[in-house]
Parts: sequence; C-alpha cells; structure tokens
Amino acid sequence: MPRTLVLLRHGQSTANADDTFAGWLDVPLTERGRWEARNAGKLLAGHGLLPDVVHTSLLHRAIDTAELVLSALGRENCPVRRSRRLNERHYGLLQGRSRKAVRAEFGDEAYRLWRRSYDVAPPPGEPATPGGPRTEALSDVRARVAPYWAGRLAPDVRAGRVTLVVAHGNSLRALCMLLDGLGPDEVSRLNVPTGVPLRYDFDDELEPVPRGGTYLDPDLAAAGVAEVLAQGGGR
Ligand SMILES: O=C(O)[C@H](O)COP(=O)(O)O
Repeated sequence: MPRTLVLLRHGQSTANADDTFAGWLDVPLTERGRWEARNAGKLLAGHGLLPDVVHTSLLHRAIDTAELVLSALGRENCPVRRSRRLNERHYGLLQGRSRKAVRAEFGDEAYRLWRRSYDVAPPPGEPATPGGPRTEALSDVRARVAPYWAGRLAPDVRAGRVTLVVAHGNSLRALCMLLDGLGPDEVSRLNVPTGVPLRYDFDDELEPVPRGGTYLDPDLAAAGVAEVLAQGGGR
C-alpha cells in the first residue's frame, strides 16, 4: 500500500514579497502566491497525486493555498483539517518588521540566531491569540507539531490516504526534523520554498524513502530556496 505525504508551504504572501517577518500575522497571498498555489495543484495532478485529506494551519495564507490547490484539482470536497499546531512559528517582536531593519538594528549574529537557530527565540511580542505564544524558537514549534504528526498525520499516511499538509516555512522545517531525524545543525541549513510540493513516501516502518523527500519541480524548488536565502540581504 502506498504511503504518501505531500508537504506544501503556502504561496508567496505579502510579507514574503515585502521581506518582513510574518509569523502569526495573518497576511494574505500575493497574486504570485495565488498563481503558485494553482501551479502546485497542476504539479500534483501531473504526478497523479490526488489528496484524500488536507491539513492546514489556521492562517489564511495556508488555508487559501489549500483551497486553490483543491480547486485546481477539482477536489473541492476533499476533507480539510485545520490546526494551530501547523501555524508558522511566532516571531515575537520581529513580526511585521523588515528582515533588513532587524539585521541593521540588532546585528548579524542576533538576526541569524533568531531566524535559524534551534532553541533561541526572538524577543517576545504580544500574543496573537489569547493563551497563544508571545514568541517561539524552532524547538517550541517542533514540540507542538510532534503530537500532530503522531496523532493526525501518521495515521492518515498509514491508512494509505494521500495526505497533503499546507503550512509554513518553519512548521514544515519542524515536521521535516521529525520525518528525517534532522538534528539542530542540519535543520539550521534547511529552507523551504513557497508553493512547490515536496513528496514523501514511506516504508513499512514509516521511514521516508528517500530521506528528505522529492520536490515535484526541483528547479522551481531550488529557485524558491535561493529566494529564502536572499531574504534579509542574504546569509
Ligand atoms: O514567518 C515568516 O516571515 C516566514 O514565513 C518565515 O520566515 P523565515 O524564513 O525568515 O523564518
């Protein structure tokens, strides 16, 4: 029985386009982001990957991406599960601020640590929702994604359902840590492009084959990763 999970970061958002930290800010897709979502649907169709279930965060850039993908596939009736556990990491005080301005004000080291370290969180901001976080390190995101993988995603995959997850750069980086057994150093070098489906297939022990999955359009994925790396003025 096939065991297929597809990870998809939302299409480009207005924050991505402006090179600002979004986090839990509920920013919309740009027109390019809407095109990326529709294109992702076409890529899935071209590879015969028709989702049986979709999981998204509670943020509209992911919800709208999922709807555009399902519409491109003619599968508007596919079940969609939404969870805060798939939300982007909360970027605390950095939310809404330009990456270049943060880097100029706090320096390269703090910028790098806040953006890509495993256990250093940015300075706390205001909670986006009552009881929500005021800031998160990637380790906090992994802690909230792990039970969702074990309790909701893995059972769908084990049952042979083609499972599509539409989420965010850092909630997907946290999920990849769980799938591929990445350590803090490895995940610091992992970046996820917007709008390009990443296919994971698993063996009987739910080990990914191959490790790291396969992008349905490797060239588009490489270009998207380069864009992420160029944010904030580059590495
Ligand atoms: O929250 C955001 O701004 C992005 O989705 C992720 O930003 P990052 O790639 O700088 O972590």
